[in-house]
Amino acid sequence: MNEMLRVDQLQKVFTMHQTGQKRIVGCDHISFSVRKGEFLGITGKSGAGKSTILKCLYRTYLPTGGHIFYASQQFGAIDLASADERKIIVIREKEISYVSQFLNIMPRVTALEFVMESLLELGETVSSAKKKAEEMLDHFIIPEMLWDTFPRTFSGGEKLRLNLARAMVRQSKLLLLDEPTASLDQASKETVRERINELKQNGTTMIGIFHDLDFMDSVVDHNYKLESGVLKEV
Ligand SMILES: Nc1ncnc2c1ncn2[C@@H]1O[C@H](COP(=O)(O)OP(=O)(O)OP(=O)(O)O)[C@@H](O)[C@H]1O
Repeated sequence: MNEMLRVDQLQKVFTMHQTGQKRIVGCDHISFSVRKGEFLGITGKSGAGKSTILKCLYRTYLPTGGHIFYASQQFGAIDLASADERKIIVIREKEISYVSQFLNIMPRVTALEFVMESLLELGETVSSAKKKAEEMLDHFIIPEMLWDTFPRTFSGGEKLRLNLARAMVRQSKLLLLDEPTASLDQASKETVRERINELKQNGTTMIGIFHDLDFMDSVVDHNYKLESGVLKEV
């Protein structure tokens, strides 16, 4: 079967302590599975809970219910919903990458260093990491004059492309993409599509959230829609 990930009755409820313990349901009763090398796309209205699902998989959010069974290379079968934080940190360093729409800016880290870090974490040499990072920045059309500058001042599209370069420069086991084409022009979208196809050919499993349905249809194997809290294959 070669199952990479199986999500079973995932739930995330936010408790708002400032407003009398008010509860907001991010997602509930979410179940699906993905096989190795497959790309699963998720669409749905704004606020439906798509990013919450992805953040639970990456454990930015700690789920309040359910299981996320993941076939880890380091640890074997593991439930990401309850795994201890140290294992999650290792899995993030070595196996699972996440592209958000927003750049997590590190002070005094240049664009080139930001992408190189992703490879250095995997144990690559500095010279090999530098070469691959430069190729990836070039692939995502980030002008060379920006490579040694700090990304704080980058445009929205440049920040997203830099995030993509950092996550896609490595061959992750699982790649999570939160609207990877938002704010990108057609030429940049093409570079994302090319890299997705390369990663897929080499066995990376992917889960992506999309508002751009044409783009999604061109890259995914399965298309799920999150509607009224229910996730269904289309
Ligand atoms: N950290 C949080 N604290 C409280 N509520 C949250 C938090 N994160 C998300 N929510 C709520 O959970 C619900 C789902 O949000 P989520 O961001 O997952 O939606 P989405 O489908 O990704 O939307 P969009 O397409 O606009 O990005 C929303 O009602 C949102 O307000």
